[in-house]
Amino acid sequence: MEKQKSQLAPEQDALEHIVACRDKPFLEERFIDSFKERGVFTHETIKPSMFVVEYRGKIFGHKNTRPRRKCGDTLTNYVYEFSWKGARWCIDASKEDKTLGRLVNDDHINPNCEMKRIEYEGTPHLCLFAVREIYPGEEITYNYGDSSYPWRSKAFCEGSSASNTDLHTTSSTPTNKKFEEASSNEGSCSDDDDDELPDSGSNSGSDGDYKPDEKVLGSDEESSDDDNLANEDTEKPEPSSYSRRNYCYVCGKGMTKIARHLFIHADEEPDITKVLALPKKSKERKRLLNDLRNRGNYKHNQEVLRTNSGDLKPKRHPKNSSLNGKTYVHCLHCKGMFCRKEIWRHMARCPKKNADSAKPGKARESESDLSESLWYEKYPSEMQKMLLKMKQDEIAFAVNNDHLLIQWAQYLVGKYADNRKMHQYFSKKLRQMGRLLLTLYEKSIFSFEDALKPQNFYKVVEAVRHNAGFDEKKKSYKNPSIALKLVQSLKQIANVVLKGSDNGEEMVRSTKKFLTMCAEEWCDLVSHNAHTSKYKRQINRPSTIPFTHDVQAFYKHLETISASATETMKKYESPQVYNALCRVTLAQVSVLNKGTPEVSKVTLKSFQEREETTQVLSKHFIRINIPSKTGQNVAVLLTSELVNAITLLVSKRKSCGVHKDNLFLFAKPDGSASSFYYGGGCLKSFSNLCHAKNPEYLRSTYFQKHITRVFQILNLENDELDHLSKLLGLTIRTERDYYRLPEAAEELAKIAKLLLAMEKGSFERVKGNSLDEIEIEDQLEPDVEQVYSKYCDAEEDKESDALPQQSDDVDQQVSHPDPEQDALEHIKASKDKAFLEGICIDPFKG
Ligand SMILES: C[S@@+](CC[C@H](N)C(=O)[O-])C[C@H]1O[C@@H](n2cnc3c(N)ncnc32)[C@H](O)[C@@H]1O
Repeated sequence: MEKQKSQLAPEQDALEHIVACRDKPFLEERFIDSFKERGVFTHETIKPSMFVVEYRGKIFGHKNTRPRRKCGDTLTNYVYEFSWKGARWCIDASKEDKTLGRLVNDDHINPNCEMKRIEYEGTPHLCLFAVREIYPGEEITYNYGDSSYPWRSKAFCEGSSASNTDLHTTSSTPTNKKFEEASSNEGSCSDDDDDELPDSGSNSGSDGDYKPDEKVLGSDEESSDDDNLANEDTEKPEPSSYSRRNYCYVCGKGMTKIARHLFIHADEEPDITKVLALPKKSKERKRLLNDLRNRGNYKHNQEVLRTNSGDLKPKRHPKNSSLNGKTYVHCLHCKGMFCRKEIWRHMARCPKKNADSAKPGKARESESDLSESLWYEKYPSEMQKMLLKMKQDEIAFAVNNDHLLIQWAQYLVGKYADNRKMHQYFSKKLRQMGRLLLTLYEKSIFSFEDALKPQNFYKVVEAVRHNAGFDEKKKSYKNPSIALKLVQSLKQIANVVLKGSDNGEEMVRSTKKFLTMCAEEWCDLVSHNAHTSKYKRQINRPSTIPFTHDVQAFYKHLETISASATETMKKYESPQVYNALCRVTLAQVSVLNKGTPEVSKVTLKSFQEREETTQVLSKHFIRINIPSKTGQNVAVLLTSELVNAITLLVSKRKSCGVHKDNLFLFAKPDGSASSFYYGGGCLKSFSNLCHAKNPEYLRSTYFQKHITRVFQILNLENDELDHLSKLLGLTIRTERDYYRLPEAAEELAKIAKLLLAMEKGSFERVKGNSLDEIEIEDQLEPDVEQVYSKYCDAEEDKESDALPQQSDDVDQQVSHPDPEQDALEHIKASKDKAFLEGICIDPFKG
């Protein structure tokens, strides 16, 4: 399999590995020594320019933010920063997830790989490609960039070789403490240092009536607040609202020497006692002191925002921007306050976040983030649940911090209180508006309250155009419906302001004016072009169905990926491999079942309780019944290959990280009890890589159209078309959808076989027949042909021991009078073959 792959263009190979979230099976992680800790090694030769491995992790980027200065790639503590398309991005691979890219070490002298950016679905992915031949047993390396990494210095190398004697004695957990410590003297770029505020405070001793014992307080701690005075920022005039003091989380007092002050509370506060117990000048002590300082400042800032009085205390000096609750916001992790424009950059590398991500339970984590949020206590429980389910990223963060968006969400949730299914839709709408808010930040509008002011109307228009991909020259939109949806949401938010009792008179007046401007100008400025773009797109669309050969190419592609993921899964158990096999299997099930939405939600139980007896329907299919939205049974068909893949997945659920209480068959291995993959998303990812002419039509909705159109080529009787339309879920009488009922078995078997015939490319032979006239052998002809051609090849090579067996099989299958008829007779008679018996296979199947 990998041999074939390596013949692909390296970039294509990289893309396939990106999509399948897979590492090359010939790479492995090895422990090197207590300094480098782990590294990645190959046990096969890798040719120059071949794709080697992806540096996989969480990606953060801000498409609209230009890098302030030209800077190269850097890697610090698993966070890789780089430029792409004029903006700064970073991939955070801090999470220990068994992927190999994050474990590749640095070599700036003779690296064997180089890092390249590969674009997939509009996002850059970092991939390593070989720059020379790499031999079996060699370590994979690349140049991390131009920073002065501590391990590159001579002194460090000498130190490390001296200490290599303690090989294997240290923990294998990848901490970089030793380097951080080594680097702290060199002023290296640890996250801590980078994000730490150069605290200022000139009036030393002015607040302390207490002088702690120097033995208790490290000398660096004692002078720490003063040290910051040396920073160049202190020479610049500071905005009047900037407070030099840090605040005590115990008594709330503002102190210029907060570290010294905190020790007053040592007896009452266990956290302070804990800090005191740590060795002076230790990294841990410094880190914990910083946490305590953040905690106090956060508490103080919350109070300032709540009472609207006092000065905020941010982590960095505000330079040009004004310091207030609209322009500054707290980091979800360390609770430090940062300028909104900078927060995403900080959050990507916040050292506290790395520590948090090691804790299990994503939901709990976001719950605690929310509980710190300003409006949390006012949220109704339904609303809390909806916000908690939202992906916790910079968009969610913008949403959670905008009080009008929150009011709007509350209004929507309240209005549709009985309909929880709407929550997913609201969450999507909220995220659309969150994205708009991020664009507005770039235009110095930091809340919807400001956005709805008449003086900002044209900036809002620009932001909407930008988010909907407006092309000024062509006067057309890339996503016209986004433009139309955004205005709807803006109007709804404006109406929420008008209805709200807490919103002041001035706000109501300016919102009314904004709405009037919308009514007068929005159409000319936005909607007209959006409608035109939409219309043009519809008439220019060449076809809305995938070509049959695209369907076939797609099907083959899925088979290849599935075979490779199955092979890898049998050797390595990891969430990544599980993820790849699960997604490709779900994509295959979705193709076979023509995108039936219920497919994604099949439960483990339905699979385990599948009806083995329905195999009699057809040797090709196993049917599982799942309840539909209306409570009826929906049949989901699986081939025996799919059953094998799913059985393998089921057996690896636990070891690959699927939560034990997750009920879904296509559960994600992310430790969540309710997550699952969506078939539509999986189809989309794989379709883009199968070399189809029109991959955009390889989507579930188009599959249905494709099938109905292709079936029209057949001379189906009216009622047969009716059966078919029902099978595809297109009927107007869905309640009586007999295909969803067990009695439909006979037709279901026939139609399913037609679908399979199409996918296997043998559709031509049934063209022009009615359903009654169609006879499909249990072994479809391509199979027979395959066996036959294997037979011929083998004859030529004169080396097949299995030939007589194969040819017998062919004869048997071809000469069988009518297996289909046989099957149908058994269905009608509800009886099993006399020579079959029930044997317990495994604990799942029973
Ligand atoms: C992305 S991680 C690489 C994997 C790491 N060796 C591990 O075991 O987790 C980067 C870290 O590896 C270590 N590292 C990378 N290259 C190194 C080298 N040439 N010598 C020593 N340590 C290195 C440093 O601790 C660095 O911060």
